[in-house]
Amino acid sequence: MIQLQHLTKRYGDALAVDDLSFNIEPGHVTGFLGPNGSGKSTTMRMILGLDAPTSGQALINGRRYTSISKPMHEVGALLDANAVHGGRSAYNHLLCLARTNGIGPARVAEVLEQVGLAGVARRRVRGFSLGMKQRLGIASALLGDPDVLMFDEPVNGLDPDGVRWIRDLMRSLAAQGRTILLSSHLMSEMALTAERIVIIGRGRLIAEATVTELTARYPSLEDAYLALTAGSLEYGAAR
Ligand SMILES: Nc1ncnc2c1ncn2[C@@H]1O[C@H](COP(=O)(O)OP(=O)(O)OP(=O)(O)O)[C@@H](O)[C@H]1O
Repeated sequence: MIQLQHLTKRYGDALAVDDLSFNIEPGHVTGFLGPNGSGKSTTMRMILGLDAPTSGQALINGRRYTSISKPMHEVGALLDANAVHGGRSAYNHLLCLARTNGIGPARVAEVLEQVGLAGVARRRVRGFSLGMKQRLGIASALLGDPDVLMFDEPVNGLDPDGVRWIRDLMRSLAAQGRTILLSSHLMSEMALTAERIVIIGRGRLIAEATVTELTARYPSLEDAYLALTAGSLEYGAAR
């Protein structure tokens, strides 16, 4: 489970995350939605200890990320598929990560197989397409077989087969009782993948509901999202 308790992040005068409190429960895919700049990535970075909260806290299974000794066994995340060393092979990239958490090469081979990159495991990441890098990022999140998984825009750059694969993967990981937090701007895909939705705007909680509840009140998840975030858009093109 992920618990946010009055989580707040200020950058200078700007409040990127403003007093967020909610729980992400195991056994579901929870979609994390919000307009550009609403604070989703900042929230995920704070959950992962990559950014320190200004106040409040984020807990993973009751503990702060920084107090977990082998974090890859508790939480896995894909935040930025391009954040990889291009000169390394996919296999070596994963092996380096695995070693930091006492994970052996057999598990590296297993996750490469799981994400469909076994055939290119010895190729340098620099030559990978965005979709291949997304798959590699997902492999690194899965390495420690964690209960809690977070994915920031994982379907970017994936072909239709990859999009379907991600959807099935997310749902099967949740069905195994894991906690899955998934951010995406693709509403139709989110409606097919997630059961629960958290919407934020300007760093604040706007709505927490199931997809079923939202689509009962609005014609579609996209309509629900657009109506609920209408007052929270920071960057909207003129129409
Ligand atoms: N390191 C930083 N320094 C200053 N401001 C930052 C920093 N990181 C994020 N911000 C600001 O915090 C706000 C929230 O950004 P964040 O990237 O978390 O939003 P997001 O919801 O993930 O957006 P997107 O959907 O565009 O990816 C933005 O206004 C952004 O400019």
